[in-house]
Amino acid sequence: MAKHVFLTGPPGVGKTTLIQKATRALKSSGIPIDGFYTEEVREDGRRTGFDVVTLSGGRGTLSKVGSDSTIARREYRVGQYVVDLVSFEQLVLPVLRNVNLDSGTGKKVCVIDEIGKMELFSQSFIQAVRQTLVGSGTVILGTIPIPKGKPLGLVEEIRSRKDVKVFSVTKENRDCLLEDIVTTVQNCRK
Ligand SMILES: Nc1ncnc2c1ncn2[C@@H]1O[C@H](COP(=O)(O)OP(=O)(O)OP(=O)(O)O)[C@@H](O)[C@H]1O
Repeated sequence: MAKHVFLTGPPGVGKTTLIQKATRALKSSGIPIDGFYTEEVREDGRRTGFDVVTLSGGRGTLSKVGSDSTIARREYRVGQYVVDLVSFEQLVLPVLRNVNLDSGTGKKVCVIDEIGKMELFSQSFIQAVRQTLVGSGTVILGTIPIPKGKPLGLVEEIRSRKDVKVFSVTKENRDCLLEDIVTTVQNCRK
């Protein structure tokens, strides 16, 4: 029996869009849901970084292109992007902490979009996700990248868990998966 649901698939295939649709459907059926999405930031048509956006409307930087002097830890780099761990953790860790608090309303759903290279620089994030995975009060609805290059520890762990249902999103199936995803999340709460 699945306890958590993850979507995987190539970049740009529509994982975030599907998670947003599922979030709306789950919310409208009264299910408590929180978490965050990762969103591209574009300036003059060019991608300049990624923001994290919480379901409750908070926004912070995940990464920015180049060598922004306001980002102290230069070593956290993925390609041309420098990860702002301070900003990421400030926004995301309280959300994960809060979602794991028992509010007596039954299992909550926590959107974690995504668990990728950039996010995995944060040991506190890894710890918080692990805690949520093994805990019994929260269902994760998350995204993980398809395996490529060096294995990403936590992502491999998630894939190998027996209590995780992974949906592989493709251009061909992305318009047919919503109902199945929503039903699986609802069943995870039982
Ligand atoms: N079902 C769909 N039909 C048409 N366009 C779609 C569909 N789903 C997503 N898109 C478009 O594809 C683009 C990428 O979508 P989205 O951000 O959801 O993908 P993603 O898999 O989350 O990407 P990334 O891996 O970069 O986070 C967006 O412009 C979105 O509007």
